[in-house]
Amino acid sequence: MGRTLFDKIWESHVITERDDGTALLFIDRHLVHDATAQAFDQLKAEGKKVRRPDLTFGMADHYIATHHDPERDPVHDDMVTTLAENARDQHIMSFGAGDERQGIVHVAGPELGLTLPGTLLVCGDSHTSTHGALGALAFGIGTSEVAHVLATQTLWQKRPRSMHIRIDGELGPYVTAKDLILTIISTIGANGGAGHVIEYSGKVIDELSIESRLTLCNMSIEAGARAGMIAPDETTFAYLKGKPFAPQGENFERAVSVWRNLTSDADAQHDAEITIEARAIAPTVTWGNSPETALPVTDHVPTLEEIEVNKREQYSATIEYMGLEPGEKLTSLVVDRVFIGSCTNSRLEDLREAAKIAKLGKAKVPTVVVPGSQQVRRQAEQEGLHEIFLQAGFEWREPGCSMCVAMNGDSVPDGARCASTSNRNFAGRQGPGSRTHLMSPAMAAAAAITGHLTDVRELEGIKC
Ligand SMILES: CC(C)[C@H](C(=O)O)[C@@H](O)C(=O)O
Ligand code: SF4
Repeated sequence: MGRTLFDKIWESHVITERDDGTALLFIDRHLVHDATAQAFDQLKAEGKKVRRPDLTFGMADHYIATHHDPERDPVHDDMVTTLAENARDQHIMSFGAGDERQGIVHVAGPELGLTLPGTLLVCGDSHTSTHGALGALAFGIGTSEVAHVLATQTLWQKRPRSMHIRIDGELGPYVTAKDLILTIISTIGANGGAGHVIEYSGKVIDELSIESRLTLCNMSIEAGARAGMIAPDETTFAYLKGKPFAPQGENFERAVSVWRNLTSDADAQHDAEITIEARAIAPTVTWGNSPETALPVTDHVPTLEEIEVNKREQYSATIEYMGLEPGEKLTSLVVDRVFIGSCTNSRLEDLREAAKIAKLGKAKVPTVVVPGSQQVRRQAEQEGLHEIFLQAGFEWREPGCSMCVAMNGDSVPDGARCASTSNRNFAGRQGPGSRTHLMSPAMAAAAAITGHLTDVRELEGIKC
């Protein structure tokens, strides 16, 4: 029987297996960020050294400042400094404050070529699933696992099952990878991918840019999946060519000839098969405190009767927390803040989409744009995108996780409603009492200039 893409990468990394099927895997790349300090403490406490500093890379993102804030808690800078110190002590290459390669680990990693097809990549961060967009097997691990990988460059894992999601048709105007993944999550549920690695394929995927594929794989974890992945193709190879940490020259051509075999065989069997029709997807927003509460923006806040019976218990708490009226139109929701950023949607393509909309008006509410990396920031500035944002009254910041998780102090005030391009809308995610609605960059920019959730396709001056 044929093998899936996942089978091929998994099997080529197994060092040994226990009787219960748990495997010891070799890790090709280990990315660590500034919220991983405890793992280094654990390593030190055990008197160990990083086993393969050459395969370990540090990135300051969660705690890094995105602007000058006189009230900023110095503890945040300490976290950034601690990563730099741990990296220096352990001889790890690390991209910290002031480094032109710094960025959110899931944005800067791929753009530096640290993520390569066929590799097994881990990071102490749930959104490591992002890197699967380049045909890698990539998943998030916990703190003690980070310490294990630091010490041994290996990891014990139970073999996940495989799920295949085929996306047929094509995406309509202003329907993006973000709308697609939100729709997938609302279709299969926030637990629908549990215990599985999802492989995405189909015409829509073939036509997606790498940036959009990164967005799609990024949120696989919000469907409960262990990882998301896409078989590498010509788009992938073109993206990787010339990246600083990718193979160079003849080695690149040799690598591509190996990478071409990284597809699921025609007769490979997945444990689950799902098909999604892209034509039916509209620009999508979430209304509740789980990404699975995604609906077309043309829809309304569900009434209790419209909620699945097993999810009704949570419903009134969510409605209260989010300050919603059952049945009200989603486009009537007035926003107080807009955040364009995060490892889901802070790449150049995302900023270009947001800028197209920003050109059409002026921000009605405080709007922050946080590029995903220094490289994205530089490219955006070369194209003049920052000027478009500034003219529209949006703030233009330095790269980092920022308001996605509010760990660096950038937060949404208590009770404020935020249109956000990030990936999690949990209660308190963007700050205590914050109310998050997830959406694409163009949709967030549309909310910024109208002051309420808006169907970007209906904005004046838009051609669909
Ligand atoms: C802080 C970090 C460990 C966390 C994660 O694992 O994802 C964060 O990045 C998040 O998005 O919630
Ligand atoms: S941008 Fe948000 S989701 Fe991504 S790694 Fe940072 S905190 Fe996590």
